[in-house]
Amino acid sequence: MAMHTEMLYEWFQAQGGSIDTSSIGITEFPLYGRGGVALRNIEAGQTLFSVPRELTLSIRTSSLPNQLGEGAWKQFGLDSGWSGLILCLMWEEAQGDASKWSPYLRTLPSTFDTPIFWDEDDLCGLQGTAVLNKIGKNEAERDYTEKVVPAIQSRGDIFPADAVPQYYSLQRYHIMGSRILSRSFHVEPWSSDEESETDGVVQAVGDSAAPMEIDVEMPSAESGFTVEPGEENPENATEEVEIAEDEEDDDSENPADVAMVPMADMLNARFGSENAKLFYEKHELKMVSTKFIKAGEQIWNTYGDPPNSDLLRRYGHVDVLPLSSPLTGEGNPADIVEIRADLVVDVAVNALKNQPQERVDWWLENADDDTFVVLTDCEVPEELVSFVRLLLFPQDEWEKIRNKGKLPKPKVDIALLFIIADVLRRRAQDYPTSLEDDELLLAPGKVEELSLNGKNAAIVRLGEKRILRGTLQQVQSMEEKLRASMAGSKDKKRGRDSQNASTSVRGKRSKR
Ligand SMILES: C[S@@+](CC[C@H](N)C(=O)[O-])C[C@H]1O[C@@H](n2cnc3c(N)ncnc32)[C@H](O)[C@@H]1O
Repeated sequence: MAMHTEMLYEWFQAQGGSIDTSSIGITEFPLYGRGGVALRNIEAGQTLFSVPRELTLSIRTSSLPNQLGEGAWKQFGLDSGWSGLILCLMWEEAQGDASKWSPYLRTLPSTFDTPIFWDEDDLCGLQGTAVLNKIGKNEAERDYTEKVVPAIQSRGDIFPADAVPQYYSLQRYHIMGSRILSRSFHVEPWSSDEESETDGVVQAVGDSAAPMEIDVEMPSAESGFTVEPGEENPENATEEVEIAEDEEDDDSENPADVAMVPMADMLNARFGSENAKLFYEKHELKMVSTKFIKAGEQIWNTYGDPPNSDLLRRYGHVDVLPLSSPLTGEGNPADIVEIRADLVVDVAVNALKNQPQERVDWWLENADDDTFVVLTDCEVPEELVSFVRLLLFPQDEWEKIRNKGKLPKPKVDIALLFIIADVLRRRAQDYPTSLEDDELLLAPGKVEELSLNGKNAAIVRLGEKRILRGTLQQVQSMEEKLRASMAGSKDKKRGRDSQNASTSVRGKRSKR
């Protein structure tokens, strides 16, 4: 491992990469694998290393797409999704030392803790979580069979038959896919045309189609490296590079923007810990410290602080930190629970005097999503309240809403809270174990008996269940308050009115 890292350094610098070896080292961290370490105090705004654009590995820089030809590339469907980039990685690896990226490829892992490699027993532990339906193993295997295999078979000159078992097997396909999933970045091409039309605010090309927002948060520049919106010299203008979202999250992502970035992918990330970030310029990408980093501390990139379900699925690890109110204990503050609209309909159906299908169809057309997302603040999502109201409305109210084309306001009443509490209880039954079971499994003295997969699955489940419990508690306290306001009313009229009492749900729109 150490030898590979040393060779990586040599290769990186020989290829025009530059690294401040007095500031950053690569070392092995017991819980995180290899990672960057500060070798001395580092001020915010310092460039730790720079990667020439031509050293990134993508379908823009690999010569395979040209060799296969643009027509064939499209004909085999390699221009959509990740199959094209995966084939490039396989092909570059098959070239051995003739590939420019050979020393880099040798540093990449070939085993992963991600659920795509889990056996059935381990996968059962993920039942009910936001992981299971998103693993995408079948879709990947379909791409391999329908796109990659025909491309390989069409050109024995580029993909010699005797190299197929070693370099182009389904297993290698999964390994390359996992390398991309856990290590790639979203890197857009530089366009000087666009920046000149933006009032001096530097914008990434195709910004609107980017899978994640590119903000203009920049490191404070205490040591010479200035990155500011309104940069005057486009040669020095800089944009932030996002670690790639997976393909299914955004169909509009251009697969050519997904790139492996040597050296940058050596940095680990942990919720809320980011102290360095990748920015891009015309000719190179720069890893820049975004905070003061003390000598000896780990240099953390950011993976966008996803929930543990996504961390496990994409990277094979989970984050466990102290949680804040209303939750207690430890977990990932970015955790979420997903509640499908069809579960809500199932639960609400007994209370309905109407056939919900027409309203459900209208909702799906007019609202964002068929899934409601609850965060660790345990607030009932406004969209969930709005959806249940829509289902419960008497016919005339429903017709009004439909004619106006506006979603119902997120106001709660006792009947609605009753349904939401039931939804939360039903959702908790989707898991193979109870919250108490998982707390016991993860208790000191017991947790050591779990396999790594078993432990990670239990952490994901427990994080989601704590949110469900916290949200149920919030719903119950809202219900108590509403009942108290009803009981407290003295005159009969006020009592009658409060039967219909309603209150607005506070909080933000939930974000996926
Ligand atoms: C971009 S790579 C970082 C370099 C990696 N540690 C290595 O040895 O090559 C991402 C991988 O690092 C590990 N990793 C990153 N952040 C971690 C964390 N907070 N906890 C545990 N493992 C982490 C995971 O295995 C993840 O798939």
